[in-house]
Amino acid sequence: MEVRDCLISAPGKAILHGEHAVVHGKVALAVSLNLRTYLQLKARSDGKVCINLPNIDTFVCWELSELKQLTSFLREMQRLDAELVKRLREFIGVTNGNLDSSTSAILAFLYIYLSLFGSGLTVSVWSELPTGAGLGSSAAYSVCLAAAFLCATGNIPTPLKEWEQTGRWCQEDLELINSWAFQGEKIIHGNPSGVDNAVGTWGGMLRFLAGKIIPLSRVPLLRILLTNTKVPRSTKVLVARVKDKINKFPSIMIPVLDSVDAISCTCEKVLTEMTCEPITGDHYNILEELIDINQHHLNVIGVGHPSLDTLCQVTAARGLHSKLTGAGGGGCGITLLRPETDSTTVQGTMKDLRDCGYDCWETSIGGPGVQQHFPSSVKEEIMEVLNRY
Ligand SMILES: Nc1ncnc2c1ncn2[C@@H]1O[C@H](COP(=O)(O)OP(=O)(O)OP(=O)(O)O)[C@@H](O)[C@H]1O
Ligand SMILES: C[C@@](O)(CCO)CC(=O)[O-]
Ligand SMILES: [Mg+2]
Repeated sequence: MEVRDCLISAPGKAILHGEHAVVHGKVALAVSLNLRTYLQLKARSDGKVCINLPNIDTFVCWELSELKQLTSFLREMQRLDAELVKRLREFIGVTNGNLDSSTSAILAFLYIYLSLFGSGLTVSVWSELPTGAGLGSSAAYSVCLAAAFLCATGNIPTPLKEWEQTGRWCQEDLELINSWAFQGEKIIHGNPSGVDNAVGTWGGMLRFLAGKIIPLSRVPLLRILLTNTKVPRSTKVLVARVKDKINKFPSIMIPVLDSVDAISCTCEKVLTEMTCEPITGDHYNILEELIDINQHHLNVIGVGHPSLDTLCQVTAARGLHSKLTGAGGGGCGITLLRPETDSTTVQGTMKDLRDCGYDCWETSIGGPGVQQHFPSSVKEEIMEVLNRY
């Protein structure tokens, strides 16, 4: 098999509304961020398969011959199920159900690599996203893996043109990338809805409902503050906890999920109105109220955290409205800034949040989905990390 070296990136995401409810068939609104994960794949001919994941301090090399036994098992099994994950776990020597970052990332790599690839390589990944903080780092990682293996093996073409620094794939190729990225998410998350990998693949703002992805082509420019409480959490654990709660109290929890669905739909309607009529304070008042209501719902379904309560209180003291984003339980929150929010308020809020020990920054949203790059189009410091191994 002829293998092409390649350099890929995919964005992280913020969920405006619908996290958790989307796993249970409700609408979510999500948007890509300007923070990206970068992956470099280089073929090698010395019979080794190596991954370097410096964000999570994980560096592993296997002999190609060791991996061959797994390839035949995987081809026999065909689909991703508990038995296959168990076998992959045995191979890497983690049989105790451990869910740590390294184990999840290695399992996702192995599954997609063995399914699509099969020869020697080095894969190095570096992300601008905090890992495990609610900004879709697992999806950006899975999207990069899927695109790199599909592109390096010629399953999808290289979209790079000599006169362009970056290339994007056509709809059909993006669908293939997205479907493999979803498999990676299944390994890392257990029961993902697919919204995160869809944003990592297509970028922009999306409405997501039961696997159906509708890009919102006209959206107003929103100013958003992102705050990372730095409280670690696992999406897999939180998603499983919500499921248990729904099973325990269906008649109480299902109406909450329905209400979140209505929040996402109302938010989408307001955002659409904001693109076709003059934006007024009323639009922002509604967006703020929706944020407050949803944050209460997320607490009800059990994915809040004292650090997120503090975030909401600190921003409320400045007249701003916040909610958690992603799986919750710590991690990140979003704060909506109004057009008239002045820089003194923004700077003051950011200082208050940093004084709580949080990271905080104003972000731009709606960046491009998965891309292939010429190395010269990627920031030098990122290339330096990728080329270090
Ligand atoms: N840059 C990376 N390098 C290697 N593995 C990564 C990287 N980014 C994410 N991962 C994998 O994804 C896991 C984090 O996934 P998780 O779904 O818990 O958080 P998230 O995707 O950041 O947040 P959310 O799903 O709420 O948006 C890490 O523990 C690791 O296994
Ligand atoms: C919590 C969740 O809804 C969003 C995580 O970013 C999980 C999912 O949709 O897969
Ligand atoms: Mg994730």
